Amino acid sequence: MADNKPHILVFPFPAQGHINPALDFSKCLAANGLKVTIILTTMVSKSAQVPSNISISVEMISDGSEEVKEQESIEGFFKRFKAAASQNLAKFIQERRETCPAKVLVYDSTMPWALDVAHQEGLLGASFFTQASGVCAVYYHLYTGLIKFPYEDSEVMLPSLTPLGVNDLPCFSFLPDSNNSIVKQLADQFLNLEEADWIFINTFDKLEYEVLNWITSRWPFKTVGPTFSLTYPEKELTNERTQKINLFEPNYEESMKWLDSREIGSVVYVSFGSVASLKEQQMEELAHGLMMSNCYFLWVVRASEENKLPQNFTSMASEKGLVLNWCPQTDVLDHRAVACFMTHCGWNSTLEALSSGVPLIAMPQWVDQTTNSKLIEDEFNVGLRVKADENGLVRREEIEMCIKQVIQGEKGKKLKESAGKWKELAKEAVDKGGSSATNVKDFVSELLNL
Ligand SMILES: O=c1ccn([C@@H]2O[C@H](COP(=O)(O)OP(=O)(O)O[C@H]3O[C@H](CO)[C@@H](O)[C@H](O)[C@H]3O)[C@@H](O)[C@H]2O)c(=O)[nH]1
Repeated sequence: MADNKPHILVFPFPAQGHINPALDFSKCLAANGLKVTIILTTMVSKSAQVPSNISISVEMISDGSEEVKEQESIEGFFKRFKAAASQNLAKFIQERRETCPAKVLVYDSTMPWALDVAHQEGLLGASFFTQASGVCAVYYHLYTGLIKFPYEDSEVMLPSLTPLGVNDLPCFSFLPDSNNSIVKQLADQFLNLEEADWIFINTFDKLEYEVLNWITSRWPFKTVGPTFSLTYPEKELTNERTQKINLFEPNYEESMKWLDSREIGSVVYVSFGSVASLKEQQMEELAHGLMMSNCYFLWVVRASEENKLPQNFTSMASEKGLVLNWCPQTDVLDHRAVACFMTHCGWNSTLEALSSGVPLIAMPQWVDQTTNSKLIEDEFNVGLRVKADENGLVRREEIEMCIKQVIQGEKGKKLKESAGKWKELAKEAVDKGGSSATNVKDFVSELLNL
């Protein structure tokens, strides 16, 4: 009967923070009776480790990266990526028209041109947003020109959002000018959104209640998050939940063994996700701050960042800390030894921490992370944001103080309580009858009846 299942193509932007929620959403769709194919592009073909035993297919199309011989500008990258990937996406759909036709393309909202390809090829299109609704609302105001980058006011009041200071708005300060292609790329998520047949977002209703009300009064956004904990209806698929398409090799054994030997609530987990790159001096301050806190720590430092660690740090810190290149983050956050998460505030990391009831120390780096850190501190009340000095450096004393406050202080107890509340509400959203679970179910029913 498998051949009769409606076939859905899922096309994430090829980066870990976009692939993870797209894969989780895909697994849930497959578990609900759809045939799902994820399409990756060749820029991740060397690093992507695709599990063999999952119920979805994973295919690769060219994004032209094989032809790139010289360093590209960001603008050049987006241009080349769009030109090659849109052409090859169309070809991919055409080639399967006879044997395995697809009905819908779920595409990452940062690639609005994929909707045009879907419609041209006779498919329906669903935009999939991987960032917070609050951040999407800010991007919309950048799109309409209500706010401009570089930001002109010290504080902005936007509909349904708490007042945002310059440091709370999405950060592009590493960019040379206001016409930068990353700002444009993010604002352009709204370019043809009106034409999308569905719009999904990886958040949940109670977490961002007001801004979701505002957004849904304009577009039919459906919450489907936290995607990684979406409930599967079929028991035999529960093993699949932990399967990921990793672009980095996680060290499962070592991280779990090390955490197992630590006491309950004694470890700071530190990670800055798959893209952020700290300056060497910042790495040094962080290394010292962790040591000064005297707490145990598990610090993920990607292989490409390792050379910024102070000399001999790993061996010097071995009594207190474990430094790994990548870990199974959701398992780590669920471990009883983990007391708090020092994070760059990527949206997946934020949702994963909330779902595990773990308080946060927010150390945002760029794009949405600054706004997420504002939400974490002032809206969700689950964390503290570190303060940087006048040179933008977060000093070791500040890091030490924040860790101590969250792990030992009264403030920490309140944050933990609040995180526990979000854990319950996140679970409620994805459990049977919950808002996110219902939105997924309704989507599947629509497709089964097409
Ligand atoms: O050792 C690690 C570290 C991370 N992760 C996973 O990697 C993902 C990281 O995602 P995220 O926290 O969102 O960070 P980025 O990788 O930085 O994600 C990019 O994409 C996100 C979604 O659009 C944005 O919110 C971020 O700012 C952007 O940098 C999460 O699912 C983590 O569980 C691991 O499995 N092991």
